[in-house]
Amino acid sequence: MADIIIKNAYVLTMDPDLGDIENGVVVIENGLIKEVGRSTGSTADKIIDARGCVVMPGLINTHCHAGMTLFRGYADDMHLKEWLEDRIWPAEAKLTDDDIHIGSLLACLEMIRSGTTSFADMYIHMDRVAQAVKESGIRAALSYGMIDFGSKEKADAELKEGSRFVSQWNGKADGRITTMYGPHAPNTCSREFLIRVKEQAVKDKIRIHIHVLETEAELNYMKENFGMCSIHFLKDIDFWGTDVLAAHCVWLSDGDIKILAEYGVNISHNPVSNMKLASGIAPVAKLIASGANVCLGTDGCASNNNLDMFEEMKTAALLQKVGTMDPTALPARQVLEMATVNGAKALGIKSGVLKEGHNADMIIVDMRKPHLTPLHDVASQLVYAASGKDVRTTIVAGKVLMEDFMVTCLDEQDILGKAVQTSKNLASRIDS
Ligand SMILES: C[C@H]1O[C@@H](n2cnc3c(N)ncnc32)[C@H](O)[C@@H]1O
Ligand SMILES: [Zn+2]
Repeated sequence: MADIIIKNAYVLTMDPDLGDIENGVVVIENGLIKEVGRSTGSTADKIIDARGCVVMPGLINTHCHAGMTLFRGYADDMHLKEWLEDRIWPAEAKLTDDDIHIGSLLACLEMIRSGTTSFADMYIHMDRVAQAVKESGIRAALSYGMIDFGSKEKADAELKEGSRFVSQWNGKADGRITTMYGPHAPNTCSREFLIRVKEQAVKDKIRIHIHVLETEAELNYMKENFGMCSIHFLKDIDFWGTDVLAAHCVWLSDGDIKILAEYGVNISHNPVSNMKLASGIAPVAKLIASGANVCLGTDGCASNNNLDMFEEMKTAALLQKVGTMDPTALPARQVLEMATVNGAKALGIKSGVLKEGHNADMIIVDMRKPHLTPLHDVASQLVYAASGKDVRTTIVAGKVLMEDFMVTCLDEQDILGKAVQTSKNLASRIDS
């Protein structure tokens, strides 16, 4: 007896062999996908009728700072350097463990509601982010964000905390939590520190999550201080590999693109954040053409200002088209791949595709809406017309976290109330 059978669905498997199944079933057992097809001989405790809906892999947000939901709308319309140094970092210095817990629960709620089933996070007070992930039922690859600013003592302390977090949480919550090392960026971490982090990560067999070439200022800084850009600098210290998730990668030359593809680096494209902070346009079409693994992320809520991966998909497509002045750039199916299959590859998880033996991480999108009618092409509809609000049901590891628009895994009203109170208390602490 299976746990769940979803029937009468348009199944967008994202598997090249299975393709789309117009009137299909998905069978879930023990947290995994047992069967995907046109019909099934199985029976289950729970049957979900997905008539008029699309069942697809849950979206994978590969670059987030979940706790920053508390800073939604707190520092808008600013230059990145002042935004980060004058507003965000001073505010983050006042965050407590409890704040991060509530902020992360709020992020989990928002992600579950908008169809994200996994996310990669880099932040602080990470034990409480992990606790929120554990409680909510979502899947996540978590890293403690490390910055040494060239100080040896700071480097020692940061790496110690990063390692402690990895050893405490990797594989926890029935494997829903994995961990990564999170050196912040090549212009906020020293060369020596980045070398140490890479060595530690290889030794521990743990992936790395880092910001790279988000801004032109970083490019100039690296050239001035090291005589080369971040991509060549990181190549020089043997940092690159399939174990690295590099967020942003906006300021790339054609030579840089070749290096990233050659080393199999995973690149998290964050179009909304890049537009809001006017960081620039990442050469996503060129990266994909070169064979690099490009996935999608929202970045934190202070630079987006939501965690809706549907909005991110549409923006990615539109930005690439206008950036290259080519409307055929980044078509809908390719964007869907970025948000599912490629994201799973970047995090090293068996999700992102509906296929036997993979994690039962999926969403049901209700297409019976005015803005989703008529339905000529499912991929096009999902990327260009749908939004996170159309997600009806969210399932992670075979557990239903939201059903028929009702969040079942967390007390939504309680979290909303606490988030409002937390942000009020925080604002008064920041001002004092
Ligand atoms: C992990 C650290 O990364 C910071 N952070 C959040 N958003 C960005 C961004 N767009 N660029 C660089 N750093 C960022 C967080 O504020 C935290 O300090
Ligand atoms: Zn970021």
